[in-house]
Amino acid sequence: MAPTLAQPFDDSSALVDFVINQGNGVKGLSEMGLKALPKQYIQPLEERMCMTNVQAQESIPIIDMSNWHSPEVAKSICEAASRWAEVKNNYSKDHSPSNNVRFGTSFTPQAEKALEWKDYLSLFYVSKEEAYALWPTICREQVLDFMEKSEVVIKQLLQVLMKGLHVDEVDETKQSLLMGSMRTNLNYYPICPNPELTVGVGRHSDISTLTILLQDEVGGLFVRGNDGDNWIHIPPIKGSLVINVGDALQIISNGKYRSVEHRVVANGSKNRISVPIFVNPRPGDIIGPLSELVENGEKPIYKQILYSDYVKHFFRKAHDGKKTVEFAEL
Ligand SMILES: O=C(O)CCC(=O)C(=O)O
Ligand SMILES: [Fe+2]
Repeated sequence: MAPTLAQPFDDSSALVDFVINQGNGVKGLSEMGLKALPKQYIQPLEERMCMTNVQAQESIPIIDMSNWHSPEVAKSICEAASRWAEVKNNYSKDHSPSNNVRFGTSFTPQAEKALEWKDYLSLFYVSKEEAYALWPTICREQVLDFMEKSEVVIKQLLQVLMKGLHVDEVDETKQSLLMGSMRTNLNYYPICPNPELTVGVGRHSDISTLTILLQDEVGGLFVRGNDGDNWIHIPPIKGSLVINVGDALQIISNGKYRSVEHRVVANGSKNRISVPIFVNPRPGDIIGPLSELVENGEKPIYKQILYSDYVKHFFRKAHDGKKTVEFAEL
């Protein structure tokens, strides 16, 4: 039987008001010491993680990128990620002075049947100048440092991936298309009562070209295995980053590279922090299969679309696995 409704929020609008409007997030709920998960977070059975579908033997490739020295960056970014909570109320949807900085909770609460157990601060980046003008000082330096250090890896990865498509030169236009803007999220998953009834993040693929993700030592991220039915845990490895292919790269590569479906479970005993950098085209870019591929006689399977339209489509609906990319199909 589902647990009974947590007492302070038997009225749904009171919960929405506390978590979303007042900006307390799930952190606020968690710190109240609730004994049971509020019903708004109870996910339908098919969206909860079923441990019988976890492939214990399977793991993802681990690549040694020896010249990336990260332990200190990792430590300071995780610390910054835990401190942003102090300033979050200034950056909720109604209060944020700029669209570049947004505090939020769940994913798209207005479109979701069940909420997700996650708070985040999201920082949009096109230039250092803009970041200095708009980002909160409490985590600005650490996030910029993390992004700057990651940029080396991002450029290398994109270069190799383009070579794999027989695109040998990544000129400025191409580089801007692949990594012209970035978004760094500071994700916080507080301790959850009844974690098995909800999710940290529901099944989705990212809409980036690549996502570079730093996670703390708690764990809980799963990716869908190649057989389609099973989920593989991505164990935290000290000094490592998780790299995901996102939908934009799937579209640009005309389906050669495939975005990875992933999800995060909630945790009943530990708070978790993760820091993804979503490497994106710019909102005003038109994305579609690269002209080099089409000129080689390949049939395009995706249309040319405005990246900001793709982003809007993603955020208009609840998480729904790999469905988002169908929006770009021809
Ligand atoms: O927390 C994680 O490990 C992943 C988060 C995620 O998938 C996202 O923010 O898109
Ligand atoms: Fe993601």
